[in-house]
Amino acid sequence: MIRVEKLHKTFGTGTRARPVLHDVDLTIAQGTIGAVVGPSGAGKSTLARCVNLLERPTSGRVRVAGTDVTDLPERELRDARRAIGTVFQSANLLRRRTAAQNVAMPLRYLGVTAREEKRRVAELLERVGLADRAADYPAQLSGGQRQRVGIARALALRPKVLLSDEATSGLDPAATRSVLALLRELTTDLDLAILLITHEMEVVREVADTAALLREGRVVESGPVRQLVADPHSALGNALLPDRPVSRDRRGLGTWRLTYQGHAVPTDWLTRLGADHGLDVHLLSATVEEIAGRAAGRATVAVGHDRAEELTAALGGWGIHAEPLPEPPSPVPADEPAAPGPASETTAETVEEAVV
Ligand SMILES: Nc1ncnc2c1ncn2[C@@H]1O[C@H](COP(=O)(O)OP(=O)(O)OP(=O)(O)O)[C@@H](O)[C@H]1O
Repeated sequence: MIRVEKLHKTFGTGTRARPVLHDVDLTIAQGTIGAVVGPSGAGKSTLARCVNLLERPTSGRVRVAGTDVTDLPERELRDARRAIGTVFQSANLLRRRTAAQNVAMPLRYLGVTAREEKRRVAELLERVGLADRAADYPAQLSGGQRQRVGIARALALRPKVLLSDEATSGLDPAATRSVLALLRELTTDLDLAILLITHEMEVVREVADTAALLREGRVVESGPVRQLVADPHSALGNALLPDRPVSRDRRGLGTWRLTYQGHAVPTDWLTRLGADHGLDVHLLSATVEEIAGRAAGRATVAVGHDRAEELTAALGGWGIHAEPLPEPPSPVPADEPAAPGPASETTAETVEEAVV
């Protein structure tokens, strides 16, 4: 388990003091992946560095795999670091060493026998699907393969916790998917707790169990990804499952934002609204994704004001949450400046920009 409690981190002192993390709480259980997202400069890497003990917190506590590592003396810190594997954006492999030699590096420091080292390296490369590339140098591997070697190296000391700092940034979509699938598999098979730092919402959607949004050094939102996407008011949920309604003249119609998550919702709900309930539904936007093994959806629809009750009753019966959206401002003559829309009509774009 990774447990961060009331973590504060300030760089520098006196007039040069620069507070970067404020009162951060975060828990990632064994066998789960917890993502931390946020805009550039929010403090994500600093948080990761406090967890892998490269930075000392100014105050607060950090527990890793059952050990309170906050105040460990330097010598014990080295042992504690072994329980934490780290994977970076560019894998940081040594160019002049083969894949096998790179994976063997951490074992060298432990002084394991040559035979044991060979056995363990072969096992690790097999684990990440690169048994046949042991003798290749990093330049002979693809970005995704290099990242797999980095993961194998991070696992060499059998850590209980893995930190992944933008490990899939710069990889193409197929390589990203395969690295994420590997992380998912490792989480379950090795019962790891993974702290995943990323600015990519697809990555969170694809693999994370929980997510926390860090903004200016504070966790402003956090929770299970499943719950976040089902919450119509969650900025993180909106960024994970963006819903961008097309702008249409909707006079005479009420506009509704729909949110759902789970098996109970029939995939043909829109057809059924028409066929079974006789509702004339205008679909203004819809996003459906599989999140945590279940369908999650967001949609914006418009129906006649007089049919609002039937709409919400039908949707409610399937477990779809429906919330009315404010009326769009009435059309203004061309020579008058348009009034700004209501504050609550934040678009998915503005939310996503604010999040990542
Ligand atoms: N050693 C340091 N000394 C002083 N300030 C630092 C130090 N390390 C980081 N910072 C500052 O802390 C803030 C957070 O940086 P951090 O790298 O943690 O952000 P981030 O969310 O990971 O950003 P990015 O997504 O761009 O990598 C930044 O303003 C940065 O300048």
